[in-house]
Amino acid sequence: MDQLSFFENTEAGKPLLPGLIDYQPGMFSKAESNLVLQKLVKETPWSQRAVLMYGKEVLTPRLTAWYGDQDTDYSISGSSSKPLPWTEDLLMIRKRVEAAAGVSFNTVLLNYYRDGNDSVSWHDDMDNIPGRNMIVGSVSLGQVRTFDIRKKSDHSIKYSIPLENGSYLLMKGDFQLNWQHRIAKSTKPLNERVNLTFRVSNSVKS
Ligand SMILES: O=C(O)CCC(=O)C(=O)O
Ligand SMILES: [Fe+2]
Repeated sequence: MDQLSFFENTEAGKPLLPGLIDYQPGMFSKAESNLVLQKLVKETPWSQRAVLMYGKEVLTPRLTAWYGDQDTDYSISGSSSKPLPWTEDLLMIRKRVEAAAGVSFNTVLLNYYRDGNDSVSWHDDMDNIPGRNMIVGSVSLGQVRTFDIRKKSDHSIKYSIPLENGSYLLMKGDFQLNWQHRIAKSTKPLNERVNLTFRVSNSVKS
């Protein structure tokens, strides 16, 4: 396994943000990653969400799908939706992410970046449990995209991690409280990528 790539972007050999981020390339082999990527792209009921920005409705520049236990509920910008039921592939990925993270996840958000025009702008993942230490396990398949992070209190403090095909990234501790992240657009022609973020969501009693 090539751990070097994680450190190349950071100051001489120091792990980036210890206690806040773990990164592990090659959690999934190239063959496995490519196969699952193709299946997810083809079989997922992708949708393009509309969000309000400065009072105007705009489409998010990527496709998404939300899966999870049937008693969970995910709210985005005030509107909540029921997750799709787990698939065999997603359960297989979840098992490996849970073993590495040491926690159980009940939901996963899939993001499909079709090319370099697709992106997610600066945000944190505290959308459903504000103020709590959130733990988010992220798996990347396909095209390497750059995961930028910046400190909320000082935007000049920032780092970039290239998220490789088959890699695993864990965001933990106070990361969501104090840092933002994004996947920026690229002017270079890029291939497709699917990212899966496993989360612990509130259970709802219906
Ligand atoms: O695509 C990624 O690596 C990040 C996705 C993300 O930040 C999110 O879904 O909240
Ligand atoms: Fe995020």
